[in-house]
Amino acid sequence: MAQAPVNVTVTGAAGQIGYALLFRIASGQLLGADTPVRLRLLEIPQAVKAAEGTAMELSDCAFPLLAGIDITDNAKQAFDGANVALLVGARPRTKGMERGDLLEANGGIFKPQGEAINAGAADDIKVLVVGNPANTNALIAQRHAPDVPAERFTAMTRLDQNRALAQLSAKLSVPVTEIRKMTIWGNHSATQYPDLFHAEVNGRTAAEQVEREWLADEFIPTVAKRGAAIIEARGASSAASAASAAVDHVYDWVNGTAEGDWTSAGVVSDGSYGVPEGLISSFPVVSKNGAWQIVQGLELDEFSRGRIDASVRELAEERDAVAKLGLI
Ligand SMILES: NC(=O)c1ccc[n+]([C@@H]2O[C@H](COP(=O)([O-])OP(=O)(O)OC[C@H]3O[C@@H](n4cnc5c(N)ncnc54)[C@H](O)[C@@H]3O)[C@@H](O)[C@H]2O)c1
Ligand SMILES: O=C(O)C[C@H](O)C(=O)O
Repeated sequence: MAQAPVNVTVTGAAGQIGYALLFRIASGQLLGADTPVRLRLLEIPQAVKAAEGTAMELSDCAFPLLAGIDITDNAKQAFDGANVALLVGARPRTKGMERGDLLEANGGIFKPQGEAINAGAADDIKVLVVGNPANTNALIAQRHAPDVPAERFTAMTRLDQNRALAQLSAKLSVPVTEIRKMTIWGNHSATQYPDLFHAEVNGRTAAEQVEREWLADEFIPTVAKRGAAIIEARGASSAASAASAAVDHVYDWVNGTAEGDWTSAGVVSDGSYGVPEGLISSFPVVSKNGAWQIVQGLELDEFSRGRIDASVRELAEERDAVAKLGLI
């Protein structure tokens, strides 16, 4: 019997990430080459027409796996029966802003969306928040979906991980495929900590293979500030690379991470590595049977500890700020 289509809801479907993402989902790259998808596109009323235009193009691709497209400005309809939800719709920052500056502007979007997910999503719903500030927006949505297991809400730090892979691959002149166990810890912000002490290149620790100055003064700031560098260069925030990272995140979540490797994702902390329980923070994770597990038992030296603590402090401040705004 042919497999029933998986319902994939994408918010902000008419935006720039949406445009880069939808065609990859419809082509089978999000879930796998044998899985049909039904797209549910959520937009604000003013952008529904533009989403309809994108849907026309999606139809015109005649993707064999695309079982249908629904477009709505109603969150309840968009998430009804959703198996996978990609929460992209939110305002991007512009030059000179930090992602945290978007808390007030965007936080309000995620409360009703969390409620709508709680009300109608499928039992196996998996949520990835891309809209910034992603970790705290994921926290807001999660807090408003009390009937959904908290671990189904995740925030995207896969783009940071991919950026870290690209920087290290260029530095060591090795293909990205020879790098394993790249971790991003903390917030998807300038305080994030891309960790080379647990990453491996050809089976040896990456940190041993680069100068300490490069690691501290070039690698970490380049990865952490890459979003701002893209905005500076492109005049708009990253879109195709963000869409690609979202595809990577969901693909691994659904299909499992490779044996002997791990990936990074913002997941609800269970207190691991001293990150306060409940915060949505990036950790090294593996996916097994459709569920993320935080990799345990990594030793953290003082350098790593200090950087993780700084990013986690920022997450706690963001949580307190949205609590003050009445969003959680
Ligand atoms: N986590 C990451 O790594 C990462 C990477 C890149 C961008 N982002 C973030 O993703 C978000 C989207 O970026 P973009 O470049 O596509 O922006 P964009 O402005 O091009 O598109 C955003 C879209 O969201 C829609 N939208 C706004 N409010 C909505 C709501 N309540 N429901 C549904 N749709 C809504 C808008 O109408 C617009 O079409 C931004 O917040 C950006 O900062 C995150
Ligand atoms: O940096 C931004 O504001 C957009 C996005 O989060 C990115 O990392 O590219």
